[in-house]
This record gives sequence, structure tokens and C-alpha cells, in this order.
Amino acid sequence: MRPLDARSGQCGRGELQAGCGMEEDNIEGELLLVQAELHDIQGQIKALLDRQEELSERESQLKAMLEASRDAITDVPLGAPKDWSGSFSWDSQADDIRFNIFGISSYRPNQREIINAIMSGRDVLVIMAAGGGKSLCYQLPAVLHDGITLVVSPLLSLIQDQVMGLAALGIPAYMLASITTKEVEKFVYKALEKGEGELKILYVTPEKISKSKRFMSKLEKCHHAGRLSLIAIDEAHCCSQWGHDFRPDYKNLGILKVQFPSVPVIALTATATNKVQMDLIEMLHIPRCVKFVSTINRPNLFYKPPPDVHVAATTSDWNDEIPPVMGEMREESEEVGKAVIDEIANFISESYPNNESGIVYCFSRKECEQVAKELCERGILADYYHADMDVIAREKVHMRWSKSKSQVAFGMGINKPDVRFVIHHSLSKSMETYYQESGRAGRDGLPSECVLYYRPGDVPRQSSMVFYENCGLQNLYDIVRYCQSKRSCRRGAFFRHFGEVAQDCNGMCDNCTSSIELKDIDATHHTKIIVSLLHDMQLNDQRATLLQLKEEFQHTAYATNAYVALGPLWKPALEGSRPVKLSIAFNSQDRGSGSKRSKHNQMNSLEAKLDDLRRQLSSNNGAIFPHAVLSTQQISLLNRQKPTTVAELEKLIGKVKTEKYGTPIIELMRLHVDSEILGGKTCAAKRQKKDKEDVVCLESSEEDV
Ligand SMILES: Nc1ncnc2c1ncn2[C@@H]1O[C@H](COP(=O)(O)OP(=O)(O)OP(=O)(O)O)[C@@H](O)[C@H]1O
Ligand SMILES: [Mg+2]
Repeated sequence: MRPLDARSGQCGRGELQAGCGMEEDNIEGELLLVQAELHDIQGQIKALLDRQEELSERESQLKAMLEASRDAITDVPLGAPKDWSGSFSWDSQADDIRFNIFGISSYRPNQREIINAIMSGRDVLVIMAAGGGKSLCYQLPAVLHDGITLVVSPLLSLIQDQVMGLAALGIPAYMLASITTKEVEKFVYKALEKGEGELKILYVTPEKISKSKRFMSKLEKCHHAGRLSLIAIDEAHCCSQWGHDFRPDYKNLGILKVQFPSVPVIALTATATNKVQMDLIEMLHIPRCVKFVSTINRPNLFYKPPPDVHVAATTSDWNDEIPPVMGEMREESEEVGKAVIDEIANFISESYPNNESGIVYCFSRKECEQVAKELCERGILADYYHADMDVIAREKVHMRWSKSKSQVAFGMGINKPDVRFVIHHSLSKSMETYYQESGRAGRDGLPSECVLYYRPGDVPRQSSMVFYENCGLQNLYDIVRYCQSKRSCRRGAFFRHFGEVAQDCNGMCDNCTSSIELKDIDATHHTKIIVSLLHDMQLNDQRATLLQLKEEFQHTAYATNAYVALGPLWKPALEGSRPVKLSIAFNSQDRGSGSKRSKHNQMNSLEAKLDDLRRQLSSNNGAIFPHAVLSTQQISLLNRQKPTTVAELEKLIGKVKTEKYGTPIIELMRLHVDSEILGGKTCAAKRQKKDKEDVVCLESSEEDV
């Protein structure tokens, strides 16, 4: 640092004129240096202050973690078993609950191990694909334990869905939320405080933990009496600012481990990069947790864009820091909007003529309402669902859709296992969001489709929203690249994003099956024109949005507008020294489309009868969903095995369901088997007759058709 000349610091204008010996140029030169140095120092001070703040925050986090882990050490023996797939004293009881209460015939990968770690008193972090079966990992230990399990979940719709599902299985589950009646609230508080009444699983939103002192004091009493057996934090990625769906109230959930150090915590999510995982462990104060990471792959999902999206833009050396080219830049007219809806309506009615369920995600609540209305006008039974609606209206939509009385719902985030398609009417804000939302399809493991309608015009709408989030733009550009890609496997993009070793796509994405041929055309000259135009506009202090590229500006006090600006490569692009290529698809033929796949999935007559029966039983039982009576897998199991006695049925669907629904199911099975035998005899008789005529009558059950 150059010391400030004391004389020049005092040198006034009069002295200058009196000739203090310095040229005006020198003074200006030094002034610039001084100003630069001051600027530099201000920068350093700001950086130091920021660092001080960071360190103070970290200091308090570390203190809390240390406290929590010291407390935990006293409760969990260090020699706790590591082979979570081994034998445990609760094995047979757990198997009994799995099969006879949950009606699940075998565990999926990692479920048993997770349950064993939880039952051994360990904290657990679970990363498991959407629809992978995370709920069972805490619901089964909840039933196995004597006390109460607290579950924190972010969405009311998810909570309602889970509570209803558990009630259908005869498990006493309740929720405390804005819609809880006073009566239920009283019951829950009594159960927490005094251990009265039957309460096994209690669902709350994170706000309850951070905002309700009354609730926390009841929970404290429950813990004190030794009745709080497990804490589950579902959709745990909401804790992390680096996650795609940060919820400020989730940030405070670390208090649970601090306050109840002896109670095991299980945090579950489908989407967590390594960075998010580390963040979760820190924030929830579970440094010694056992981590179970399962593959993110959903092999039954077919990922594809709508049929007419062919434009992709690439250059050989654009990297992740530089925004992707936004494809065609056009203003979305009303016709374009209508054309998209026409396409969606055609897609649904052609691919899913039997009212198979689906979800459509839209950019905004208003758009949800609009698109739902337009789909209805085109004959699709569509309902919308969003947070602005009142509770009763939401509940109605939830019920209609869950009972398959409407085909399409908008923005739903609930557990309906037989969702056959998820359509994104507009771009998601990140790969994580897209993975999670599209993951609502095919949770029953059967083939399902995920269609993403990408239009370049969606980008500025999203960018002006995510601009303020941590890595918001970077996340957005990742998904834009995904949409534009016409070459690489869609599944591969997910593996790369979540840092997992790639697996075979098995032809389950458009890029792996389509025969579209891509031709690289040289767009260097066009790029030069656009960059030069932008450069001129910038020199004249003018700005253009991505959609316009023409002189039309909007400044409002209510919205953030996204403008196009020159990026770091503008100079070489302007000079034409950096080649720019556009990949254009010029021929399109699908070799194997997901919609064709989904048609393999149509039911035969027995399955259809069982499907009707489960709907009928669910409506007789009020608040129970058809899939809670019989899952789609159970229907296909019954179709294969054709049980006709209680004992046979019990082996397939467990005791609880057999007791509740066994009589009508067996009645239906017997009728079907009898009619098959009769049909067989008739056919055999016909065959005998026709044999004489030298004509073969092939015996065919409908399953073979
Ligand atoms: N072992 C199993 N065998 C068969 N079905 C199972 C098994 N475990 C869970 N399921 C079923 O799989 C479906 C999805 O389970 P669940 O809701 O727990 O998924 P999830 O992992 O929580 O997904 P998301 O991340 O989308 O919330 C449910 O219908 C559930 O009953
Ligand atoms: Mg879940």
C-alpha cells in the first residue's frame, strides 16, 4: 500500500495555484490511485465482515452439534451393529407387520436395512428415489415401537394422504395442521401429554415445530414420559438452501435433535446432491447418522419431450457457467398457447383412453386454472389444485382424483401409485424439481410417461423468479440444457446431476429410442448479427428481453424483467473467431414411444373387475382410496394366482385386508374361475365339433390376447 502524502492530503486549490510543485496530471493520477485503493479496502472490509458473520453462524452450529453428539453418545453404544441386513430380535415381528398390516409381500432394496438401523437407535439419512418406498422406512418402526412417532412433512396434501392411507390400514395416525378440528387437537394433545387414547403416528408441518410453543411443550412432556420413540423428517431436502425447495421453517428442525437427543431421527428425501446431504446432516445435528443412498433411477419411467421439439443449440466448448442458447426466440402468441393445449389433450385422449390418471404441472396457479379449463373444453376430465384454494375445494379435488373420478389433476403432490403420466406444461426451475415432480408417475413400478413441454419463452419467466435463489440461475440453465439436448440419454443427465454412476436406460427415453437425425449447421454468422445487435443496444443504453429482441420495454414496480445481455464470450462471437453450431433435427420417426409402451399396460377382464371392486369398496368406506383397498400390484397378483379361499387370499394380501375386504374379493374370484371353467368346457365342446370340420378353435383366455 502506498502511504498517502501528508502534503498532498492538505494541499488546497490556492496552494496549487501558488505552485506547490505538482502538475495537475500528477494530482489526478494520484487521486485515481487513492480512489482505487479505497475501493479495494472497502472490498476487503466487506469480505471480512461477511466472513465474520459466516464464522459466527458456524460457531453456534458447531456448538449445538457438539452438544447433540455428546448427548447421543451416552445413548447409542459405539459398537452398534454395522451389518444392517443381518438378523435382529424384531425380525419376525417386523415381517408380520410388513405383510399383515401393510400388505407388502417383500422389502424393496434398503428398506429392511433402514428399519434395522432405526430400530437399533441410530439416526439415519435416507436418499431413495421418488416412489421408492421411503414411508415404510419410518411407518413400520412406528408400529413396531411402543411410543409415538412424530413425522414432519411440508405439504398438507401429502400429510392428508398419508394419514388417510394409514387409517385405512387400521394404524392410529393423526395430524396437527390448520385444518385440524379442535376435537382432534384436544385428543392429540392429551395423547402426547398423558398417554391417553391411541396415537401411533403424528404428522405436523414444520411451522408447528418452529412456531407453536404449546405443541413443543406437549412434545417435551411426551418425551419426558419416554413415549416419543422416533422423529421422521420427510422431504428433508427442504432444510437446505442448496436444495431445490428450501423452506425456511425446515431450517429450524435442528432443534428436535438438540431437545430430544436420545430419540432417533430419520431424514428422508429423493433428491439430495452430496452438498445437500452434508448440509442436512449439519442442520439436523445428526453427524453420526447411518446414510443409505439408493439409486435415483426409475427404470419404469419413459422421459420425453412432446413430439415437435427438435431444436437444440450447442457449441463445442460452452461450459456450465455459460447460459445455454435459448433455442428459437419467439414470442409466445395465444395460438402457440392453444396449440400446446391441443397437443396435450390429443396426447392424453390417444394414449390414455381409459381414464388412466395423470398430473399436469404448470408455471403458475393462474395457468393451472386456465389450462385445466381448456382441457375440460377438449373433453378431458381435469381438475386443478393449488394452495390458494380453500380447504374444502382442495379436499374435493384430492378425493375426486384419488378415486379416479377425474383423470388429470394440476400441481398435485400426493401419493397416488397408479399415475400413468406426468406432463409439464412448462419448464421446471431445476433438475431436482423436475426429477421429483415427474417422479410422481409410476410409483407402483408400472410403465409410465413423463413429458416435458419446453418452450424457450419459459426461460425468462423462470429466470426472473429464481434469480434471487442460491444457484437459482445455474439450476435453471441445467434443466434448459436437458430440454435442448437431442443427443444424450435423459436418464444419463439425472445420473450426472446427482453424481451417480450411470446405468442402462434400456430405451426408456426419447433420445435413446428416436431415429431423429441431427445435422449441425454453422450459426456463427447469425450469432455475430445477434451479438452485434445486442452490443449496439447496450452502447445506447437499451435493453431487450429474450422474447422480444425488439425495442419494447416494460418497467414495472411489481415485476422483475429478464433482459438479454452480452455474456463472457461476446467478443469472440462478434469477431466470428468462435464457431457456433446449431443442431437441427430434420427427420423424425419414433422407434419406440412411451405411449405405445403404456398401452401394454391395459387391464384384462379379471383385473378390470377387481379394479371396479376396489373402487366400489373404497366408496363404501368413505375416506379410503381404491389403492388402499388393493394396490395395482396386488390386483395383478390376484389375477395370476386366482385365490378362492380365505387362506389363499391371506397369503397374498395379508390378514388386515383379507379381514376387511376378503368376502367380496373371494366371491368375485370364484365367479370368475367358474366362468372360466365353463368357458373352457364350451370352447372344448366347440373345438370337438369344429375339429370334425377341420377348423381349429384355439382356446384363449383374455390374458393371452
Ligand atoms: N416393499 C414394497 N413393495 C411394494 N410396494 C411398496 C413397497 N414399499 C413401498 N411400496 C409402495 O410404493 C409406493 C410409493 O411409496 P412411498 O410413498 O413410500 O414413496 P416415497 O419413496 O416416499 O416417494 P416420494 O419421494 O415420491 O414421496 C406406495 O404405494 C407404497 O405402498
Ligand atoms: Mg414420500
